[in-house]
Order: sequence, then C-alpha cells, then structure tokens
Amino acid sequence: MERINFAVRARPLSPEDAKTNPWRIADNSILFTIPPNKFNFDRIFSEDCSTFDVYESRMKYIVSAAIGGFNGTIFSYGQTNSGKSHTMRGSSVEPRVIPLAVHDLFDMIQQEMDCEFLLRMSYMEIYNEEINDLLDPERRKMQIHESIERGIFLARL
Ligand SMILES: Nc1ncnc2c1ncn2[C@@H]1O[C@H](COP(=O)(O)OP(=O)(O)OP(=O)(O)O)[C@@H](O)[C@H]1O
Repeated sequence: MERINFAVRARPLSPEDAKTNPWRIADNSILFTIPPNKFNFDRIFSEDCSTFDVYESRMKYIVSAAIGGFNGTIFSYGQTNSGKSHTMRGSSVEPRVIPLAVHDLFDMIQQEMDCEFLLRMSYMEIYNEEINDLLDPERRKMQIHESIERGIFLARL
C-alpha cells in the first residue's frame, strides 16, 4: 500500500439533496457534470458501507503497524455535516473508528507477551485553520468534548 491513502466515504443524501446532486460515484472516481469532471481516489465507499468495513480495509493496517513501531495517522477531513464524527466516534453498542482502533490496539498488545508498551493517545483539532494542542488537562477535557461535537479531529496513533 502507498504511504498516503485517500479514501472517501459517501454519506447518504437526503431525498431532496439527491435531486440536485451534481456528482455521482463510478468505481473509485467521483464524476461531476461540470469541469473538472473527474476526481480519482484510492478507494470510495458507497453510501451503504459500514464503518466496520471502512476501518477493516483502510485503517486497521495502520493500527497493526503502530504495534510494530511505525508511525501512522488516521485523518478525517470534510466539510461540515459530511460525516466525520459519525465515522470516527461511536458507542459500545456501535463502535466506530476510534473505539475499534483502541480495542484492536489492546488486543494486539496482549498478544505480544515479550514486549512492554507505552501507550499514549491524543486528540487534536484543526478548526478555522488553527491546530488546538490540548495540553492543559482541564482545557483538554473541555476541548476534546468540543472537538468531538464539532467533528474535525485527528486520531494519532
Ligand atoms: N454514513 C452515514 N450514514 C448515516 N448517517 C450519517 C452518515 N454519516 C453522517 N451521517 C449523519 O449525518 C449527520 C452529520 O454527520 P456528522 O455530525 O458526523 O458530520 P461532521 O462532518 O462531523 O460535521 P461537523 O464538521 O459539522 O461537526 C449526522 O446526523 C450523522 O448521523
């Protein structure tokens, strides 16, 4: 796999949006009716995909590689309402990328009986072109919550 992979997840459109939608998906490309007409990606997941599929096929290998000592970043990017939080967050009932990754990390660590691991996790938010480093614990608590609510965040493994 390439070092940087760019995958797109299509969010289901409302019936109203679907009527005026200027693009359509064809394999791993997005086609527009106006120029430039075609944008290619490493992978496009259609509206009916599950977060689990997205995670398994495009993200899990980054988590595994982190256990092997390689740096990896999963970066969720998109305009407001495009589904970043929906994809990254989740609950114990319906875990999505962050809980799935954390679960896998601990699973993989448990299998590596001969190694000792130091695990650190951070959330960073890029909002209005500013990176918020969330250093102060109290501020961090607040900002993590805000970041999750706003939905632009970076999970760095
Ligand atoms: N794949 C999906 N399937 C069903 N619903 C989705 C999907 N993706 C997003 N949604 C819904 O669309 C709405 C917007 O999603 P979400 O809040 O994740 O967007 P966002 O990109 O994080 O937005 P913002 O940047 O404004 O915080 C939510 O109601 C969410 O449940």
